[in-house]
Amino acid sequence: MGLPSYATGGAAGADLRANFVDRGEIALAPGARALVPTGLRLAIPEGWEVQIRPRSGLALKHGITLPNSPGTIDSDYRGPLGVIVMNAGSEPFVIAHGDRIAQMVAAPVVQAGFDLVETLPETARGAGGFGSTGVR
Ligand SMILES: O=c1ccn([C@H]2C[C@H](O)[C@@H](COP(=O)(O)OP(=O)(O)OP(=O)(O)O)O2)c(=O)[nH]1
Repeated sequence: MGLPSYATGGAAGADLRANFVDRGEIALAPGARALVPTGLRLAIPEGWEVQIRPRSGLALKHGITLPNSPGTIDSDYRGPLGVIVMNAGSEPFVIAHGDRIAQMVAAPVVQAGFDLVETLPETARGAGGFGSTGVR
């Protein structure tokens, strides 16, 4: 198999394919994780990042998720992209060379500085979080 192809046109995300032609398959037992190579390296312009996200079909049908989602690819990173996959399903899942396992999107990054202070301006929400507004 040659170079993988990527989604273009109207798609927000470009699909990432497993790329390990010499390694056979990656078998993921339920609950197991693996780093899946893509063979891709990127030169991302400063002020941008690339995010690696799960594919919803794999998540729904097989429980395949990315435990670090969204994976962050820093603009100064020049190594090969890897996808950390996890089998949150109840059946073993096999990844073969060329399979579309994730997707990536580019996003602008606001480079903010953080100041350490003793007090914060008040808001109506305050410290309420983690479901404080209920479900219904
Ligand atoms: O899903 C991912 C996440 C990260 N990376 C690569 C690109 C990224 O720029 C680098 C570092 O990622 P991150 O900052 O999330 O990892 P860390 O654990 O904080 O490591 P480091 O100390 O190298 O920053 O690893 C991937 O290939 N795939």
